[in-house]
Amino acid sequence: MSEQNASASNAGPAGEPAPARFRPTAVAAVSLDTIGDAIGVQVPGASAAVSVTGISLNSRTVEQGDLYVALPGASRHGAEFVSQAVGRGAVAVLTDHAGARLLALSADTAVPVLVVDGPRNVVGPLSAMIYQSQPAAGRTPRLYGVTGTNGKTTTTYFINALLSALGQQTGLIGTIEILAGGEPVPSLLTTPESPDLHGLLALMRERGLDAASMEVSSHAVSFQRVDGVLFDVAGFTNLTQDHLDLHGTMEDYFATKAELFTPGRALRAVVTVDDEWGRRLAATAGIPVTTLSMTPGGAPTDWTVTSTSARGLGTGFSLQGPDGVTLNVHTGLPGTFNVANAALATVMVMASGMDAATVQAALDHHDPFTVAVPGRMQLVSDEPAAVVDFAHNTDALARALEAVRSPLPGSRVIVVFGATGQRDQGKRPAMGAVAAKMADIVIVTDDDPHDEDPAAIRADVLAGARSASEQESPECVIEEVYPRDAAIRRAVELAGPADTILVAGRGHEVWQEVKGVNLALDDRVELRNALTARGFTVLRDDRIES
Ligand SMILES: CC(=O)N[C@H]1[C@@H](OP(=O)(O)OP(=O)(O)OC[C@H]2O[C@@H](n3ccc(=O)[nH]c3=O)[C@H](O)[C@@H]2O)O[C@H](CO)[C@@H](O)[C@@H]1O[C@H](C)C(=O)N[C@@H](C)C(=O)N[C@H](CCC(=O)O)C(=O)O
Ligand SMILES: Nc1ncnc2c1ncn2[C@@H]1O[C@H](COP(=O)(O)OP(=O)(O)OP(=O)(O)O)[C@@H](O)[C@H]1O
Repeated sequence: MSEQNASASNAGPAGEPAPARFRPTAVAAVSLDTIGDAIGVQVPGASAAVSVTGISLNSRTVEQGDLYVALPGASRHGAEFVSQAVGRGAVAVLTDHAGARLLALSADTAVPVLVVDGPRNVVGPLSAMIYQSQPAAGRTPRLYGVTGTNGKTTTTYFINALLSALGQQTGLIGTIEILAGGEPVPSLLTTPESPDLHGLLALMRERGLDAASMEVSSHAVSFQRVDGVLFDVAGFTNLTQDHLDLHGTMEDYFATKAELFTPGRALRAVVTVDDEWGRRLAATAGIPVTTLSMTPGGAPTDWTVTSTSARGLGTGFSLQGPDGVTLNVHTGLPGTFNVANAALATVMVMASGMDAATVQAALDHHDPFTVAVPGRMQLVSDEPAAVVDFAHNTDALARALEAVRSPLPGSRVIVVFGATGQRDQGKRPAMGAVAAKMADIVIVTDDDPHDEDPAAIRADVLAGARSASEQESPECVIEEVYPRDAAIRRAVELAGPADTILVAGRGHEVWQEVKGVNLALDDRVELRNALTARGFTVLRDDRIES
């Protein structure tokens, strides 16, 4: 899998993807003078009346009438792209002092240049002002933001499905795709940059959407992508070790996430308090908090999951809330973590002011949490149960294997997976070991080898699997099959109707990167084709549309 960078997974074979256009069709012009006032910069008289009708921090998405924000980057400065931006129609530039120096070195810039100390600090509020994305009067769509290490994508899809079941027109913003009332558009980032985000919210409002659910990554908070955005409800899933390359420590990672739960960013919060970080967040958030727990009998919470019972691969459960309210909820997606995701989605929707009877009716009539979330415990067939999941590290693989284990006697688990090249090598044998301990048949194949030798990666995974099998699970069958489509066909060839096949690691991804070349490969398509070829019945690809 292409670790944390959605752009790679959604890029086509030609490499860097073209950014999508997310803007309202009607934007009232704002004068450069007004923009200068808003950011405390004096605009020279001759430029004061320049009309701005859009904003972009990417020269490749600039349109006629835009303010181009030239930001410093990790490897280059946006000022290097000013001539391209002006060529595409930018009417003014906003940059920092380093950018201004770069521009002074080049030929005269043909448009006015505004200079501030930290342009990232103002780009969010400016985007909100230019696109009027969330005006005080008539602020729609209602916005649900989900953050946390795991479960963001699934929870946003669950919220989307429940709101649709409630008859609302909905939008969605996250790792996989953006739904804004038109055709789904593949995402480049989990959380878009603020000009795109505000443009998108304004577009959703223009198209009359009632509500939208959105993933908020910690990168988004750090890079100020959600500045100037007000969430009606912010939700927290959990916090485990991740992204320490950006944050350095768990404390910093937590503090970044916690920023979302402050006045001016969200009106109210729903916090899952099953880990220490959630409990701290609930205790310190500066906005009203509703708490939620999966563990009855712990410290009192506003909502608690009780009476879980397995229903096929999914789970039915009760959600007990304040004033004696009980909701009966079901998710068809395997795994106790999907109970947590379904509970959080339900409580976030309740927190936005829905009444319990209406929500219960939508749950009963539409079973919204059985929606196919692309590549997240996505069921491709029932008999055998065939599941594609994004689990791409040891812990996630263990949870996924636990989730798909059927209680039926004689039912076997067949897992197909590999490890990514040029990433954490230590996890390869560990993933192999977990698979050998928890599955009956382990088929080791390729993931994204990148520039590494795929055979060497497989050897690392196989070594872990064989060693664990020798010590703890001698009955486990281990095979090495490649390429990946052949491995998936092999799993289907071995499966009987009572077995479960788990294809793990790549989820919704549709390109496999091998030595700089992106090869088309979608686990769901390969699995579906292999099952059909053997005469098994596959499920409909039940995607949600806005
Ligand atoms: C670490 C990080 O987040 N980097 C983001 C940041 O890059 P950067 O500051 O280094 O920018 P740069 O590429 O040096 O370019 C400098 C400036 O020139 C501009 N430019 C550049 C080229 C050009 O042709 N024209 C142009 O205008 C760029 O827009 C930028 O403003 O600004 C860029 C412009 O928006 C982002 O594309 C880039 O995200 C990269 C692609 C990325 O992979 N980000 C990941 C880590 C990320 O944000 N992931 C989280 C999810 C994490 C998770 O939970 O798994 C996410 O929300 O997606
Ligand atoms: N609440 C949860 N707790 C722990 N693991 C989860 C949870 N929900 C999903 N998972 C596991 O994590 C994987 C990623 O889930 P999901 O995409 O919903 O989370 P995410 O926060 O959006 O992660 P990512 O940013 O990696 O996409 C799933 O494939 C599943 O294996």
